[in-house]
Amino acid sequence: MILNLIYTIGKYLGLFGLAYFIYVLYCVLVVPYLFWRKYRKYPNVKTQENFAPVIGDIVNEVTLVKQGKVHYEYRKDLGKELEKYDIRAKLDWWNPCFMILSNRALEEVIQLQKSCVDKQYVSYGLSAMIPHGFGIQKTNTKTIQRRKNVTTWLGLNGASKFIPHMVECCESILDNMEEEGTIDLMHEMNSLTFNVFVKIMLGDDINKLESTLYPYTNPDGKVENITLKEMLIRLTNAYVQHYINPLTFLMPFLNEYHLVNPYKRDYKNNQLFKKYIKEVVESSDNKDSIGKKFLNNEDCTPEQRLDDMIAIMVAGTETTSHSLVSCLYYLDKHPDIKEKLKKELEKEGFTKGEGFLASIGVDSIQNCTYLNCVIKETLRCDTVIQDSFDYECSKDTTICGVPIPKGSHFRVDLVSSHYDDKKWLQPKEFIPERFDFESEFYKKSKELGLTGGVYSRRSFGHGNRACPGQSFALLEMKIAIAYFTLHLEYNFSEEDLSKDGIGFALMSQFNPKVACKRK
Ligand code: HEM
Repeated sequence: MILNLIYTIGKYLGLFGLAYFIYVLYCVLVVPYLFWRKYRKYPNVKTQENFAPVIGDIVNEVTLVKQGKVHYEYRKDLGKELEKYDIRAKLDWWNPCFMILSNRALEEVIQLQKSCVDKQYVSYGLSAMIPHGFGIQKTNTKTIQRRKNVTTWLGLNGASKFIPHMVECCESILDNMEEEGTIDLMHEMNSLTFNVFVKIMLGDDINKLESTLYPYTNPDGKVENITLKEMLIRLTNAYVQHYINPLTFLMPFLNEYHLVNPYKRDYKNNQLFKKYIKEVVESSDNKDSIGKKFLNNEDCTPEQRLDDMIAIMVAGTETTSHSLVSCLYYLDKHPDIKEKLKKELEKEGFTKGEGFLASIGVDSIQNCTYLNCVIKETLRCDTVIQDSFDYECSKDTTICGVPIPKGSHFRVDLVSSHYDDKKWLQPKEFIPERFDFESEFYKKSKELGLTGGVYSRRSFGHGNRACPGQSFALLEMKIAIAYFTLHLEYNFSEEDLSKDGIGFALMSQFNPKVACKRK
């Protein structure tokens, strides 16, 4: 009797295992193969030359991430082929995904946003950190309202009132540094952008955050007491790593229900981080703080309120800090550009030391054409977010004549168009003058019809879900770069400067140690 029962259970378990195995094979081999075979016939669709079962493009990408080449050289090379290709049909591991390449295809997607293209909810990567945030939900009156609230409360389109905060945070980075020494620049810039945000959200309560430590479980299982700032940095990095973990795609439920590490651990850390942030905002004496506005927002549920606030911290801090490191890197790699920038700042009346804040205003910042060009060129060459969020179509459609079935998953490639040599002159070179209408380089580019165009610059995305923090981020970058150019002597190592293809986008694991001396 018992033996019979064991046999029956074993039989069903075996059958279930076999069915699951066949299902997995179907998902990882048959679906991707049919996808590849179907789309390779379209002349305007770029596919891999040979079908690479299972591994898709990921192995190549992971290898390049490890080398610090987060823009994957093949994306830059794709820039040469954009006249030919509108779309790339690729595999995220084994999941079919369309990448929107050409400007023509992007324009069509933006049109389709009115009828059938919207965000796709995905439960991995940074989205898993903020599952209720408006940024990953479909566009409707509620999400639009929540997006508007964020823009209004943070004054994202008129962020000049935060200039004093921004300057103060730059000063404190320098004050906490030794007169001369080696620093982890990525870490310092992360601190800077985090502090700017917290200062804006919580006012002077920022000081409490600096001194209080909270428990965080590291990948080795050891619990360490760290600041909330440090926690956000580690959590963002941990969630970015989910993109390149095969389990994320092979067994999504492990991630969705946080069943095994790293998902289990990251989920626990994330929940605690949110709890601590909520406690800090709630206990704040500042009744009018922007953080309180988020937490008292009547337009959404308690989870949504908290996630919207955390989402802004995630979206607005590491993006800007990585771009700052990039910019400082390019300036150090090109001393002539650094010098030209310094001269412009001095000419526009920016002074060192205590007078810096007094010398800086919206007008003086706007007058710094070259500073603006340097930042635009940084964002073109080293695009901090390489792909847009995930989108999907709710009905069968076509993009540039290519059939896109209902439910298809796609993203906009934000890098390749920056290297399109039919739109930019010498796209692989860092040349800020390409954005300066008065420069010889711009004039030459114009003669050749190579001055880019609105869709050839994609760092902040396009369409109705483009980045709402663009003006804020650009202002913050201008102030920080102006400040550090005048106040800090810094040098990346010769080895780092001579490496080709290095980038500091969000996936980057490259944390250069930089020799610094206060001026
Ligand atoms: C250099 C800095 C930044 C870059 C390069 C950047 C880039 C981007 C990109 C590419 C997207 C996705 C667009 C798409 O899917 O089509 C995005 C979305 C978003 N960004 Fe930024 N961003 C930056 C800074 C900021 C800042 C400072 C904030 C907030 C203050 C912010 C808030 C957001 C939000 C809320 C979204 C989601 C928008 C929505 O879903 O409607 N970003 N950003």
